[in-house]
Amino acid sequence: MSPTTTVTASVHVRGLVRRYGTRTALDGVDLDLGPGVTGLLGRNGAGKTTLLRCLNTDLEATGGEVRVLGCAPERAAERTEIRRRLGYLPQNPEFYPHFTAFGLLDYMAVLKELGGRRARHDEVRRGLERVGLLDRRHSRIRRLSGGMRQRLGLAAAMLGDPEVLLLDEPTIGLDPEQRIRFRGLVSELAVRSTVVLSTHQIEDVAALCQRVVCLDAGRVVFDGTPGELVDRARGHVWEHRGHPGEGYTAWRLADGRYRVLTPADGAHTVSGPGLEPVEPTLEDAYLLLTGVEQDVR
Ligand SMILES: Nc1ncnc2c1ncn2[C@@H]1O[C@H](COP(=O)(O)OP(=O)(O)OP(=O)(O)O)[C@@H](O)[C@H]1O
Repeated sequence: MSPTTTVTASVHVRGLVRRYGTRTALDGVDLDLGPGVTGLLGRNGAGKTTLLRCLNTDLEATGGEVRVLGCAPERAAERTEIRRRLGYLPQNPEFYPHFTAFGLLDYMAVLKELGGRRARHDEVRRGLERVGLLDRRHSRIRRLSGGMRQRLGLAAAMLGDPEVLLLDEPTIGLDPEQRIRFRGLVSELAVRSTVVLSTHQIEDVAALCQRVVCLDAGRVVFDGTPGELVDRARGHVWEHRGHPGEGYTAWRLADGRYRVLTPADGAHTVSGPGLEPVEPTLEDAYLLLTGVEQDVR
């Protein structure tokens, strides 16, 4: 089967609109992604999951164009091709509780048509090893902890080293050791594959992503490197001995001082002794971008 559209990016999206009834979840998204890790950020309801589900062929676009690995999800044969070559970890994955860890991955490997029995079993064992679950391969899923189930979901999404890997909140429930292991696995895969990581864990984005895409109300409001996002926040982040007053995004730090964000709209000034400009973090920059203005004390 040959792809019908000539596009070089693994993920190519133009003017993507997705509505649920009268609610518009995606409102004209343009995106071109290639190998590497892209962090997808945005508040609750910004449209991140909807975007991933339009890419994984689960949801049809209401308007616009989606191409994954050059294939069009609206054409049945190409849709199947995308599904074979793409890995997806949903938010809160649900598994059949009576399956064993090995049985589940093997079942998913069958659906992905990953080779003959022996090659498939080797791949399943490799998957379990990757996420530190090889010694639990015979455990029923209902007996695994929440974090272990999440790791099993990751192993399932990464089966066969997919060319496009979509991860929706992948590090929820992982302990620090597993989170580091996860970052290593994803970076390794991203040398050749296109990975999209939707998350609220800004530290994962800072540690892993070469690129950040920020959605707000279904639109892309930032697309660049984490460094470029941080640069935007320079001169807008402070520490102050007291709370600066109503209308600022400010929160109390462990030492009793306040971290204060002043949006670039010129309407906010911070004054008084004890005020210090500080280096912005990616989290500061993200909060400034999404325009949070409520008191978060
Ligand atoms: N099945 C659905 N039916 C109706 N509206 C939906 C449905 N799924 C999502 N929405 C709406 O679409 C918008 C985008 O939701 P989406 O789940 O894509 O956001 P998100 O950025 O992934 O949020 P979160 O960070 O909370 O997971 C929201 O307004 C949501 O209420």
